[in-house]
Amino acid sequence: MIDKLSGAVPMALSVTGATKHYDSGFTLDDVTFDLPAGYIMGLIGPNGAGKSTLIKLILNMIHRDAGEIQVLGLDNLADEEAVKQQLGIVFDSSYFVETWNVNDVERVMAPMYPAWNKATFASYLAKFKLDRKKKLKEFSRGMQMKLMLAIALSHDAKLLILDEPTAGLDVLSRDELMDTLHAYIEDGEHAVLFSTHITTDLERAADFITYINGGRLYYTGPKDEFEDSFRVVKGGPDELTAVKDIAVGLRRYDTGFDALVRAENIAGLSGMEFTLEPASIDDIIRLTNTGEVSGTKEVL
Ligand SMILES: Nc1ncnc2c1ncn2[C@@H]1O[C@H](COP(=O)(O)OP(=O)(O)OP(=O)(O)O)[C@@H](O)[C@H]1O
Repeated sequence: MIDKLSGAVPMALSVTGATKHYDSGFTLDDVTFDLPAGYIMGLIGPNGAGKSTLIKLILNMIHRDAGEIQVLGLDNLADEEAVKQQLGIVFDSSYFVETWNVNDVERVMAPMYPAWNKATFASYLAKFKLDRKKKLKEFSRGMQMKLMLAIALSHDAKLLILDEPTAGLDVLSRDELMDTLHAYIEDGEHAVLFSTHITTDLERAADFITYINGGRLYYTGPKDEFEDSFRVVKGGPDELTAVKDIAVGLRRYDTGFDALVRAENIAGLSGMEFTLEPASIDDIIRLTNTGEVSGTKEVL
């Protein structure tokens, strides 16, 4: 909802300078981004980039070394209890005792949320075709994810955070999930942050993208601008020299190369015999992770 006095869209999530060092040597380094209410943001990056670490920091599941995180204007540490009421959380696997059935889950979860709505929960169980009496160990991975989603949507959470929710889902369930997320943000008061490796989900659902690479923020902003910022340049081995200096990502083959080039630098290639193609999200992730170009860790 737009603030009528200021005209500003309220922030569902503001992450400023979030930093976490692990003893393993990995550092999530100074990550900053905003997610306005009414939008869906995809959190992307290769394996080990720091996506789950960032989500755990937002949920205050791990101690942060620096930075500030606000959920709907509330500090996620100082106002932790209030923040938890506003958050709906879906992980890639269930965190419940596997001998429980859905009724047991509701009995445990409902008292944790003053805004728990039995009727809403019942309607999601029906929508997702989840049998209340079945033990969770008899649920498939997709059914467990849907149960967590039903819980997350039944206590009036304003910000939904999903860690790889579509990983174990078939194409029908993925579509159903994306439709559910769209319906959830439609009133402009809710927002979704979801991490994924499945870029078709992003193409379909995400308004914004935050791309983390090696623990550092590479891009945050509108999805369309992300793709429009780059082009893929293809050429033969002899043409590589002309492209190398402006490439922000590069993959070589025996027969030539694919280079990722910022759109504003394309003019420098005019008059040469290259193939220029639009860059997809997959192209950008693939080509910024070959380790061939030193500039791949720059923030746009
Ligand atoms: N508790 C921990 N202690 C030490 N290192 C950790 C810990 N948890 C994660 N790491 C390391 O931090 C890095 C980032 O891990 P993280 O799980 O955040 O990545 P991710 O982007 O979610 O990866 P994936 O796509 O594979 O799920 C990895 O190198 C991982 O090994």
